[in-house]
Amino acid sequence: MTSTRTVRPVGRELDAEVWPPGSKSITNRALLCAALASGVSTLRGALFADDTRAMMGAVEALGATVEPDEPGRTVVVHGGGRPAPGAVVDARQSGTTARFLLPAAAIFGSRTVVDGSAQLQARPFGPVFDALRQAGAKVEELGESGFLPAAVSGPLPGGPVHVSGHVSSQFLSGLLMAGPLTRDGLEVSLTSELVSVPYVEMTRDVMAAFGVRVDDLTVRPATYRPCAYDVEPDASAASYFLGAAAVAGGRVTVRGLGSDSLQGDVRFADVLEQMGATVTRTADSLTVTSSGALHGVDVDMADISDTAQTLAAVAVFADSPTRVRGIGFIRRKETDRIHAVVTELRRAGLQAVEDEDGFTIHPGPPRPTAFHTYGDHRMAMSLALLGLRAPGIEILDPDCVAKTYPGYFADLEALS
Ligand SMILES: O=C(O)C1=C[C@@H](OP(=O)(O)O)[C@@H](O)[C@H](O)C1
Ligand SMILES: C=C(OP(=O)(O)O)C(=O)O
Repeated sequence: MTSTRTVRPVGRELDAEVWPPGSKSITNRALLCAALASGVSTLRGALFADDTRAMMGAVEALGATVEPDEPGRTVVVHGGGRPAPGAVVDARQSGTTARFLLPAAAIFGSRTVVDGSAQLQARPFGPVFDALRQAGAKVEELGESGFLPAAVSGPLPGGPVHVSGHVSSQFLSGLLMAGPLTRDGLEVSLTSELVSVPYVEMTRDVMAAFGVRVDDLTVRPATYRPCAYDVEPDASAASYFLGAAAVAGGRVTVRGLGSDSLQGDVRFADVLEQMGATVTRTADSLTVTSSGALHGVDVDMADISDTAQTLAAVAVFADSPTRVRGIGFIRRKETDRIHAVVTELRRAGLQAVEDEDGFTIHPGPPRPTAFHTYGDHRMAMSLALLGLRAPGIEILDPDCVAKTYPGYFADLEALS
């Protein structure tokens, strides 16, 4: 039988402070840069979840030694090793792990196989395969063309490469991180408009912390320097708690995420502000205060698409419809997120419309519903917000949150 989790409405206004777990995206970049640096790096405040365990395993396959200390939220990485012949990487469900690992594995002279869960095998990889071939690597597509599993063999001479930007920014980030260790460096050009732009900025920032500079989209041959790195709390995870203040009313402060965060998803707070919530930003915190009275918005979320489902949940309680645009590419994430969120809100009796590049949510009272989650952690975490205000909300397969936030439901309950 599928497990379920019931979310109980909060009986009064929220007044809470949270420190979400470390950023998945920063943890996975820092793990890879640390593995490519000769010497010992320490990541403090790292995320411990399925996606980052996948990256820890992946960098071990590349020859790094990883010492995780989960209670201390610290990972020590001994970098600078080489993959053993016949190395195999299991990226599990993690897009970042697989898409960052393929270029990194191609640096070395040996053959590395990269595979993942059935869910990851259904997601696109063609752009990184093409780019790696342009840079001189051998790529074997071991399953369906354009998908995992694949084997890469280097070394990687580098030079000019073209890659698309409209499917995922992760292809570009992966190439940039491998760039310094290619023979000639990499000069990347985009063949289509880039989505999820702030993640590429984040890539540059993490690379810079490990001593490597990216000029525009060009990386010259260079060496990564080991370092002590402090990982920020996860801004996508924070969106659920900020959304909770908007839905239930009251105040929620997220600590550790400030105005100069590396993560674009902190801008989810701007959307809540547009809806009528009050947002207070300091150097190391974000606070949302709301009376629960919200207005619908029309927003392009191409830069912050991991928070689109959070907004869909919040939009249910506004006084006018919300239209989200610019996110057609989220149909190729853990599930078709546009279709999934619209299907589930309709299951709750709400009017929700699927558009090619987004969705429109009409507000209304959700009826008691057991929500399907499609193996997508963000479906589970977002739809749970409805239960903070509406009775009878259940989340099916709640454990799918383990991909990025194993303790999510405990932290959500602790809000009230
Ligand atoms: O680079 C990253 O860390 C990520 C980039 C985004 O993916 P896309 O670039 O595929 O949109 C985001 O959705 C994902 O959760 C993490
Ligand atoms: C899309 C996501 O992850 P990834 O692409 O890294 O699997 C996500 O965390 O929402």
